[in-house]
Amino acid sequence: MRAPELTPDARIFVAGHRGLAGSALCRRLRAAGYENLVLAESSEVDLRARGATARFLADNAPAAIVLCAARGGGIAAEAAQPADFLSDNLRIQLSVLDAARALRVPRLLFLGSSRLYPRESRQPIRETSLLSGPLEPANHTYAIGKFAGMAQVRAVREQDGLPWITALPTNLYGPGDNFHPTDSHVLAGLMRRFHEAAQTGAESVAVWGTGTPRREFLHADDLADACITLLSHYDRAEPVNVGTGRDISIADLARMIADTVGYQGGITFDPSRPDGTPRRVLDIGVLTALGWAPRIRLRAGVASTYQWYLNSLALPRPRMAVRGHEVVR
Ligand SMILES: NC(=O)C1=CN([C@@H]2O[C@H](COP(=O)(O)OP(=O)(O)OC[C@H]3O[C@@H](n4cnc5c(N)ncnc54)[C@H](OP(=O)(O)O)[C@@H]3O)[C@@H](O)[C@H]2O)C=CC1
Ligand SMILES: C[C@H]1O[C@H](OP(=O)(O)OP(=O)(O)OC[C@H]2O[C@@H](n3cnc4c(=O)[nH]c(N)nc43)[C@H](O)[C@@H]2O)[C@@H](O)[C@@H](O)C1=O
Repeated sequence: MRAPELTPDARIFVAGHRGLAGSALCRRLRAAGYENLVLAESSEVDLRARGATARFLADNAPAAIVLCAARGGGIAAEAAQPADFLSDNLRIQLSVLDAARALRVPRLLFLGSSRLYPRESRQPIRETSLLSGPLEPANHTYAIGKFAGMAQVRAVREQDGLPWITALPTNLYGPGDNFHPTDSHVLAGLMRRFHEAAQTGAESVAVWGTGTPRREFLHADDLADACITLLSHYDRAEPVNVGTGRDISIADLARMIADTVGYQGGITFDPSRPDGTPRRVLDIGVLTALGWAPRIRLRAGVASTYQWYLNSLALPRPRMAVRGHEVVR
């Protein structure tokens, strides 16, 4: 099957358009000339609700869907609330994918996660490593939910012949991230903590875990470009890695963020907090063969994200754009 072409006037539903990935994708789609975006906040359409989701898709008849909507929140939140994460994400996936299937939506891109790979995968990780070993136990329920979505996309390809595809993004960061102090991913969580420590003159900042795990960090704008590349040029059943191919230790990431925000105090490590997977860096050969490559280097991306964070903090509270602050400020 050749990937069906998306015309500039195609109606593209970006599910989760206000999130880190979804907002970046909307920026990139508009920049590429796709103006006919179908958008709905969770307060307007709760995608866990089958009926409301089916009605919304029937009313809007999208030519393509990118499923960026999900409950996510980093290693601590996913380990603390496994039932909530699994239930919400299974319901979102089933509602959207079942409704899209009923309407035979011609194109769908599901965002899985690099979290699906086994804890002890050979690095860099190839797509063929999926299900080759036990998952990281710290937040494995979240991964199980993602496997269900990936399996449903593949099953629809086989049973209904629809050219639906799956991407497996690595750890993401950038404008629009969730900066909650505990329910966030590492880069945003540390950026907030180091920023606040620099503001208060704190003597030290505790980084979770040992600092030895290694992760790969992809800017959301690069992910968005990858989504457009995949929608335009990819149509196979196998999921595709989206990453940078370069990893960094959590300790070195912490030092990079501290340097960026101007924090000069001490950095300690708290081994009572989970390390999670020891190392996760993706082989991106399948995607780069399609012509995509990551363009935003980590240090530059951290600096631009911090600038966005500062600008957003300066907004008056009602228009606060920094998610995670409205809860605990
Ligand atoms: N962040 C990361 O490091 C990685 C993320 N991914 C995956 O990429 C996708 C996007 O992640 P990310 O952008 O970080 O997520 P965010 O948490 O930044 O955004 C999630 C979005 O999902 C929407 N959403 C959540 N629940 C519902 C619901 N019940 N009904 C409708 N919309 C809902 C939210 O909408 P609203 O704002 O309107 O409430 C929000 O816009 C997810 O599938 C995630 O698993 C994969 C790998 C890494
Ligand atoms: C992206 C993908 O992968 C995610 O898994 P993860 O990469 O393990 O998640 P994480 O970003 O929360 O942690 C990365 C590492 O960082 C360390 N760490 C230090 N200090 C903080 C800290 O302050 N916050 C957090 N969250 N971690 C910290 C933490 O101890 C761990 O070693 C899934 O949650 C899932 O969301 C998913 O899809």
